[in-house]
Amino acid sequence: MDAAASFVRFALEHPLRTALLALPAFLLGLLVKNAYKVFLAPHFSSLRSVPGPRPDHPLWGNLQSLIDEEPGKAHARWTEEFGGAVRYRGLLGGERLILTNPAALNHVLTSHTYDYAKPDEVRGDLAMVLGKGLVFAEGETHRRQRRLMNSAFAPSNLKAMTLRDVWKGMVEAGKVDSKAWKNDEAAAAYQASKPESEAVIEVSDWLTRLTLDALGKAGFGYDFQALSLKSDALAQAFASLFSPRDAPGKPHPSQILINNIIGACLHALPILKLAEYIPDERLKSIKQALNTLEVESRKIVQAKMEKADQEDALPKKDLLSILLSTKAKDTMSPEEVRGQLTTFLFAGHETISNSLSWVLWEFACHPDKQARLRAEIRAARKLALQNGRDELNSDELSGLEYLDAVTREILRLEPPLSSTPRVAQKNDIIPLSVPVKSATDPSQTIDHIVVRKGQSISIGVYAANRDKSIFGDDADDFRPERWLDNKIETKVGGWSGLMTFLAGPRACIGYKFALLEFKAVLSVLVDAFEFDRRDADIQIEHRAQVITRPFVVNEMELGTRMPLKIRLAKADETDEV
Ligand code: HEM
Repeated sequence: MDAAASFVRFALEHPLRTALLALPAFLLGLLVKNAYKVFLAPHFSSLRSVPGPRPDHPLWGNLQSLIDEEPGKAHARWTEEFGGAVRYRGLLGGERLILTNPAALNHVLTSHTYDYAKPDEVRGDLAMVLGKGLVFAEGETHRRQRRLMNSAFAPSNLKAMTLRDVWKGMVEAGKVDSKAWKNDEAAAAYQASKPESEAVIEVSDWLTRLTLDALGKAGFGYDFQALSLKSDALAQAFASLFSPRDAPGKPHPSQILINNIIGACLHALPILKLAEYIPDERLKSIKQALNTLEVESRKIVQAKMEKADQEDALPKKDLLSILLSTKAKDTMSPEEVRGQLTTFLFAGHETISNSLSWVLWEFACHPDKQARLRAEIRAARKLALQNGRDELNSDELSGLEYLDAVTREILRLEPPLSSTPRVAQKNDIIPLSVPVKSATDPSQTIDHIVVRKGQSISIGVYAANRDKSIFGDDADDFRPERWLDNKIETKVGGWSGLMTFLAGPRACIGYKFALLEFKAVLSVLVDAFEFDRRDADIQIEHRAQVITRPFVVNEMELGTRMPLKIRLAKADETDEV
């Protein structure tokens, strides 16, 4: 007892020396623990009968495939080979379970939602960036916040029309969008020989501005002025946090391992506050952006609170006003409301803008499908015009069959989140509706999986959306027509039987807004413009940077981009198609 008390006294008096003395013991412990995880644990794992790829390396398992292939592809490949439940290895023997089987997904996402939480590191990092918002809440807090926030925003295509006018101006003026080109010479060469009424525009940047403005207006009654290029401080902080210009690299697994070990040391020895002394420019700019995010979002909430007090009797139009009204104020603190603001912006604007970038890319590759959608939109607009309206309203947009098929197809093919992680909060049994072959006895099949508390799980969004047994051999192709014959039966509970918005109590709360916003913007743009590839041989690669984003092959250093040729669509095309 005396020895313990002396040790504590010594540690308090000499924290630095204690930490340095403890370091070797800590590293040895880490070594023993990981040696057990790599060499022994797999033999006792409750997942040992779940089939999956052989680890490529004793220390980093199957990580190399996950790094080398585009987001979601390795999951899809393994799912095709082994079925709806796959076990693979990560760093130092860590096991992960990929689920795409409908019964398993319904169990984890819908009937046992709160038994499968987001991993602490994801929740911790998100909470640090976003504040106390819905994405990082679990259990009762999540249930309560979600109840308060189940109000729909109304999308408006006003912002889409602003973008249309901006692009029209660029096309008519033959303006050079320098972001669309690798360098000035490439831009000049195109400019010298380009036809009239055509421009090459880097569309993803504009679409991100558009969706930020649209969400700000519909969700928070706030104008970010991103389309008018006046971008306020909050918009800039978001852009630098979530879409930095550098392309995400493909590190060697050993690099990830070293980073993890350093991270573990920094976490385990917070007393040293080592992170503070790391001279890293990127870290510095992240800190600055985080600070701006906090200060600016607090200002918006504060301004709204003052307004809400004055206007409490008036009907509430946007989400922020609703959350700050007297009724909700009782149950949500201003700090929680601030968290919801940043959370919705984070979850909402780049997801939609990326989906729009991908659909324009597919249209550039499939002019026939583009023309078909244009014809449908123009026919509907003619009817609306007869009723005295120039633009389509939400009901009309929802009623357009081909637009709906295009929306489903692009969200199936290009889900912004290719997978999402969960961790079992207790021991459990996950059912499988289609059994998989046992890895320990290939003559047997298994129809359930025993998972232990702490087990990491990946919800295979991309893999489930491209399941060939459901969508056919052309599951990797963009073919909106597959949705028109109504024969798709996925048995998964999410929107359209897809995993794109997930399913159950944690499914995307903004999906209705997302669908309508997507349709509103696409209908305005496809009506006004024809989209084509910048060069006949341009290749676009998918890389994950929070969400899956497009990058131009051989121009990765320029960051996420989708440069497209844009022409004004002929006015009489409806009669031609
Ligand atoms: C194409 C557009 C979108 C897609 C594909 C999408 C997808 C998703 C997915 C997969 C999740 C679940 C993540 C997880 O739990 O691991 C999610 C959650 C969420 N999304 Fe979306 N989203 C989109 C647009 C939006 C929009 C427009 C908003 C806001 C208006 C929004 C707000 C949220 C929020 C707040 C959550 C957290 C919900 C919760 O945990 O209860 N999303 N979204």
